[in-house]
Amino acid sequence: MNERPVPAPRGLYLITPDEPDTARLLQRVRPVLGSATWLQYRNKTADAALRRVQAAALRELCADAGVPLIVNDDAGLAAAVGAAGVHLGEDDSDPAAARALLGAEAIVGVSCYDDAARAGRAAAAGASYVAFGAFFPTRSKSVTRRATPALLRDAAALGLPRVAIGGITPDNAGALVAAGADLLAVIGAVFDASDPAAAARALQRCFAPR
Ligand SMILES: Cc1ncc(COP(=O)(O)OP(=O)(O)O)c(N)n1
Ligand SMILES: Cc1nc(C(=O)O)sc1CCOP(=O)(O)O
Ligand SMILES: [Mg+2]
Repeated sequence: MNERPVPAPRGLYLITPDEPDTARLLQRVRPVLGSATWLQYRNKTADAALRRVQAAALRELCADAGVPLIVNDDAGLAAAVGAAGVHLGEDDSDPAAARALLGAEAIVGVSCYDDAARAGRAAAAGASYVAFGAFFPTRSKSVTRRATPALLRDAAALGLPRVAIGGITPDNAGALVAAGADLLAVIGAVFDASDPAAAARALQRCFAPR
């Protein structure tokens, strides 16, 4: 037998900005994809038809780059475009139902906000990773809950990858990685940067090889 353990994902988990123009979306993602461990397609302003077109286009881009694509909110859309997985929050569908739809190998991520008990329930329901946030003020979403590095430390006991999100920049990311974040989920610090590729590289560099 020649079985090696699959390495836990680690690095930059890029999330797309709300971009109505699909060509422009691809133009913005292409130069930063090489620094991403995972890409999440998130568009809170597009209708279902546009989301279908954009998710399919990103699926192709990600396949060429060898980067898993995760669809926000919508397990059906993830299945329709052959994405690697889905990310679900408190207003989205049940992780166990998404797992049943997408299969045992799919990535099913769950938002846990500032709530360690919710992370425990997500793990029991078959989540592939747990996400905590918001760690810092963010302009990308209206948030009411503030996560702390202690949540990341304590969630190590779940044995799942831990994702940190919310206002993360190359300057504040170090404390989160030190507290055990496996993935840094980021929108603005990359896509609103004057040099998005340099910002993405700087975030990926926060993960020194272990
Ligand atoms: C990696 C990651 N973490 C958290 C979220 C937020 O999910 P949710 O609370 O469902 O909010 P919306 O993103 O749907 O506005 C996320 N998308 N990704
Ligand atoms: C989509 C999202 N979810 C959050 C949470 O706390 O659950 S914070 C957030 C926005 C992340 O964008 P940025 O990197 O620009 O701050
Ligand atoms: Mg959601």
